[in-house]
Amino acid sequence: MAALKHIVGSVAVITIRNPPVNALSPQVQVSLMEVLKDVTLDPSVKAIVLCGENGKFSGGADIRTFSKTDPKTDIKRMSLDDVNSVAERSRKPVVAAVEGVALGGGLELALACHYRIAHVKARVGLTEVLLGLLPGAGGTQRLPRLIGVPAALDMITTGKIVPAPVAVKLGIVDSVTEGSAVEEAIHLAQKVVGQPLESRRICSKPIQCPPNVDSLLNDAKVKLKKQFRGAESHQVCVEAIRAAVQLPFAEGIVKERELFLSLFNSDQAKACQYAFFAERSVAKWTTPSGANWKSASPQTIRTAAVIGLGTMGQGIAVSLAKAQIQVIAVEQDEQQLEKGSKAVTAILERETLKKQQFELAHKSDSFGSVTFTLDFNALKNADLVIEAVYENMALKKEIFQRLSSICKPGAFLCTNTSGLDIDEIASVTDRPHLVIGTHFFSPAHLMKLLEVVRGYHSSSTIISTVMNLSKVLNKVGVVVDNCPLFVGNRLLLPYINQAVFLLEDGRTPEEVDQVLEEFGYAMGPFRMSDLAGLDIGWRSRMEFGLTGPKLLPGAPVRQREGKRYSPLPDILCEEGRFGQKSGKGWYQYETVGGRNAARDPWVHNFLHEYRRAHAIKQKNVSQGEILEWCLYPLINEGFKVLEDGIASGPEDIDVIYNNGYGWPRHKGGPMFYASMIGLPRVLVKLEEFYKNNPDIPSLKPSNLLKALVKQGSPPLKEWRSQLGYPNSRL
Ligand SMILES: CCCCCCC[C@H](O)CC(=O)SCCNC(=O)CCNC(=O)[C@H](O)C(C)(C)COP(=O)([O-])OP(=O)([O-])OC[C@H]1O[C@@H](n2cnc3c(N)ncnc32)[C@H](O)[C@@H]1OP(=O)([O-])[O-]
Ligand SMILES: NC(=O)c1ccc[n+]([C@@H]2O[C@H](COP(=O)([O-])OP(=O)(O)OC[C@H]3O[C@@H](n4cnc5c(N)ncnc54)[C@H](O)[C@@H]3O)[C@@H](O)[C@H]2O)c1
Repeated sequence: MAALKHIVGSVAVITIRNPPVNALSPQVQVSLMEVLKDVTLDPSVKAIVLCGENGKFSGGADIRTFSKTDPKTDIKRMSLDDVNSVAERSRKPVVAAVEGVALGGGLELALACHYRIAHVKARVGLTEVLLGLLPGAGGTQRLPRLIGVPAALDMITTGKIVPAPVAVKLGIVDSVTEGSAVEEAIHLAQKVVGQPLESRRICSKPIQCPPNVDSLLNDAKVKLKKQFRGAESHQVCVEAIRAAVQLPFAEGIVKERELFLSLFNSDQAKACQYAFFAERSVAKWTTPSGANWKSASPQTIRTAAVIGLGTMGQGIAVSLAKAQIQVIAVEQDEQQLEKGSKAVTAILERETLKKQQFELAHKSDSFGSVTFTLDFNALKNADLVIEAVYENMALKKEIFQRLSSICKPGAFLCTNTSGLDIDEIASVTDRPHLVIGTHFFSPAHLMKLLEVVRGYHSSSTIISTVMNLSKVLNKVGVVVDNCPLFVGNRLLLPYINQAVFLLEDGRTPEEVDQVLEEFGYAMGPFRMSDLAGLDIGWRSRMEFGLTGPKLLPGAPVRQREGKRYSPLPDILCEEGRFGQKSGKGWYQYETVGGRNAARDPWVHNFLHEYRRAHAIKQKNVSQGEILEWCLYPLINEGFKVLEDGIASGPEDIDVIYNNGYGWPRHKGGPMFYASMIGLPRVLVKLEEFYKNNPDIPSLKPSNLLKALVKQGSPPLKEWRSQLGYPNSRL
């Protein structure tokens, strides 16, 4: 039985049981229905409590079963909605005891109960939109009736998960308890036996609409369209809420079902669900030597240090402090220390205020303290150190040598380098096995991705410690191998180069960005480069002798070692155009550090003159070709990364892109996208591009891509078996 019953006095306690998260699989739904009907008819039962086994109410419908569900027959035959309806219509009071999580269908079930008691640490949300769906078991009809349209709109269209104290404030749950929610629910159930239930049935509540509800919904659609470019589910969620506003409850449920089915089998829903499981699968890391997440034992980090309080160091310090880790922040320069400490303190103060507004400032949740210092000796007590100084190998080596002598034995030494050799950095220490790359993304306190770069000597303990830390920091850690630029930036390089070549060939930054933004990227390549800072790549190219003083005399302007090269980004930097930080880059900004990109006539004029000076003929390129020209080399590099064993599977690359590079989640990630459009299509286009541009090696199709096409393009979950790594779990 997936739903167990036991009787306490006159209260029947029904426990949902489907480990690990008590997902509401079709079997659980059938079982719940049977038990509910049974206790409803049992005259000795006067009230009912619904809870989940092992302190978790329910993680919602069982996503694992979706790919095997035929929406035309299976959902119509039996659905969670019927279970909810039986619970809500029951003449005996039904109380939900929410512990752990009540998400998606789990919360929808709780909303169908007459009362909801939550444990103070529980979390609730209608997260379906993140899976490319909408709440399909009455959530879009009940939540607006319970908490009002604006608050429900926010929760349903963003998939926001709120902690129990916030849920009480919003009116989603009736009360919270620090003790057992089940005990409390039994107590309440006994108390309310015999009391009228009509006012407790959300389906009977009139919907409270603000006077401007139509414009509220329309504005939400415009905002969501911009925020989640090209994603359908957010838009359809708004339509389901509109149905709640306009229709009686029963008709609203029918409309909700119709809209749910329109999303259920869509490519976008498949992509989002793939992304969900991919994130879980990368947590189960394994290395070619056989070390893996199961066998290694992570160590708890209580005190961590950050070296360098610039852009990245500040965000990393905030991230650590928010996770209640004591932080020591070390700088070289007094002014920068003051600037950095002010920035870190300001962010943490804002976060504290946010918490207090929601009365969440429980003692145990307070932030870790941050100590700011110029004294490197303060590092001697740190369990783990993250270096975030300038991207310069000599400087990083000098720092790691110092760390060797200062840090306690066993302290983990991490570098936030964007792409330098981890082994070379580790080689100057007394503990290469305790050195690893922790590649955070900017802004580090907000971005979800942590690329964990394994050096040749990195031990399984340091890998598992840092992967565990990523979870503590509420980030997604992905283990990759050490190679220049690692995985994310290695794929980014050909993408950016291709975009710049388009400028040489006659396109503008605005045109290229528009195509990639319509595809779903939060920002096109030029707006993104301006945000990240054009000087970062410039300094790295100077270090590699591609430009600047180390460039060999006589090198052709538009070629390096026989390969096509565009000096355009270098020239911009030489002009002091570093992007947002200098108020100008590929675009112009209202101020230094401004965020609003505007067309810059200087750039257009400069591009025109550049093409004229180099006698470059303008090429006519369609929007579709711009997209393929930029994305296929990125995907191709993904295949090369797999071939080289730098990432252990396509899911790892996709998780990196979804969480660190603004790839639209509803397109699953670059490798998933390739599998959806078809590998033969990608191969044919790359072959054509390479034939016409033999001086761009990143267009040369990878051997793995060719091999997969030769085998008839097997589905993505089978690609790993081509690589000699353990099979994907997806
Ligand atoms: C069919 C038609 C139905 C029509 C009615 C519609 C109903 C409804 O509107 C639709 C839904 O509810 S849509 C659903 C809406 N619900 C959501 O969007 C919630 C999605 N889930 C989450 O957000 C997180 O997993 C939790 C916060 C629940 C736990 O986080 P944590 O503690 O960090 O743990 P973790 O590592 O994340 O997961 C542990 C294991 O559980 C697994 N698993 C988890 N949820 C699952 C599910 N629903 N299912 C299956 N499996 C699920 C997960 O894969 C992993 O498995 P592994 O084999 O060990 O790798
Ligand atoms: N900026 C990004 O988007 C980004 C993203 C990922 C990784 N990274 C990497 O993170 C690192 C830091 O980048 P950033 O953008 O924060 O640089 P930044 O220039 O903003 O900050 C570097 C800081 O390091 C300090 N510093 C320099 N030498 C030091 C020393 N000997 N001891 C103590 N502090 C010292 C500087 O005073 C400065 O405050 C680099 O390796 C970079 O490649 C940057």
